[in-house]
Amino acid sequence: MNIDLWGVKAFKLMFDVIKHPQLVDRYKHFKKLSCTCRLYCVKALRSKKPKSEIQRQHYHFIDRHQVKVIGGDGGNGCISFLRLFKNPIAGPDGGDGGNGGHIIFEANRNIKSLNHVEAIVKGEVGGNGKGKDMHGANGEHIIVQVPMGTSIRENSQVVGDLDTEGARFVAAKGGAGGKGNHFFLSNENRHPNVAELGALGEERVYILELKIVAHAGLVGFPNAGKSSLLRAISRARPKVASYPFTTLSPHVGIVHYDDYEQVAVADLPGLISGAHQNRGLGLFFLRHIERCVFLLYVVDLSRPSPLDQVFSLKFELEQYQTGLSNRPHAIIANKVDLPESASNLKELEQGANMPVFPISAKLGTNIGSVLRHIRELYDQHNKDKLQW
Ligand SMILES: Nc1nc2c(ncn2[C@@H]2O[C@H](COP(=O)(O)OP(=O)(O)OP(=O)(O)O)[C@@H](O)[C@H]2O)c(=O)[nH]1
Ligand SMILES: [Mg+2]
Repeated sequence: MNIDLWGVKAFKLMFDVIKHPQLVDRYKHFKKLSCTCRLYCVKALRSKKPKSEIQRQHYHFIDRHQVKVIGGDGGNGCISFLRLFKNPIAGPDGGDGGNGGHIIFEANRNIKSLNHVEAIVKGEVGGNGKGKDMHGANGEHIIVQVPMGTSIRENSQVVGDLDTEGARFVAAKGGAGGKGNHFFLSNENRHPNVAELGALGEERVYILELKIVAHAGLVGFPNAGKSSLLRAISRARPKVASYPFTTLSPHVGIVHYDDYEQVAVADLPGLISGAHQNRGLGLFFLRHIERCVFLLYVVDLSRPSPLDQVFSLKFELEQYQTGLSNRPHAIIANKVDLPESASNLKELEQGANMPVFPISAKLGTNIGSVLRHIRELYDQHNKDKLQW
């Protein structure tokens, strides 16, 4: 056999082996495979790197949602008369209809968004009554799981606030089942030829608004390093990138302390001057701050006049809700590792009338002091709660 033929055979063999790795054993006696072929085979047979098993959820974060809820209709009552052997008029025996199911919203801390809530939720109808006094089955209640911190508005009035785990709100009641003709049996009327129709279920329209429940809120301009800070102090992994508006939805991270105390910190999308006039992402996400007990203003020290950044942030918060900026707060002066930060830090410390913590979220510099301060604010909040 000449060299060319060997070459052709060797390549054929190589493709066979790549396609069917189990054939390797069969061909292992085949000594004349060229070196390159053998190498190639070895490479192809190497097991692939296993894919990451992290289940990444890709969904749109929805924190405001209009939902129409319709309770289940009640079942109809039945008109029926019992006929027995030697007793053909044994009396009325029409059963009652079953009740329609309610629609209930329930707070669940494992749910983070309202994206799964349908626009129209209909309750289960009750079963109709039947002869022989058989009552219809009640419709099952439908429980819609919503994130903890969902507030429920109807005609711009807040009618419910699900801010604790497992809290429930009956959004629409199911209709009552109609009575069967047995119910109407009386001494005056021994032959009631009447039964009720089931009542219709309630129909309502609500607006669900999610307001994140966290102790601390990170407020700052885009790119200030809010997400980097949350990554540094907790196990939350919000996306960090060098372009503005990386974070488009709030993330909550939990800071664990040695005494098993846990403090929730929320990373919010970047705010810009004029947000109250709907610039940037507007003010819609600031509703998530409403429930934060204390605020941490994250400023970028590498940018000029960091004090102005703080004033602008406070101004925007005030525009959203008067008094919001008066909550306990501190300034986190980030990016202290950059050379231009030194002079800006001095200016900030001289001008600010609140605690300033110079840190580098990227390198982890001085993160301990921030954690201690968060804990102080948290303990103070608990003390105030007890006094109430
Ligand atoms: N040198 C330096 N860079 C930092 C530091 N903290 C964050 N950065 C960088 O700044 C950029 C923005 O960081 P992010 O954490 O995404 O900022 P953000 O405030 O969450 O930004 P938005 O989500 O857009 O509001 C990234 O390129 C980070 O690597 C720091 O302490 N030092
Ligand atoms: Mg971010």
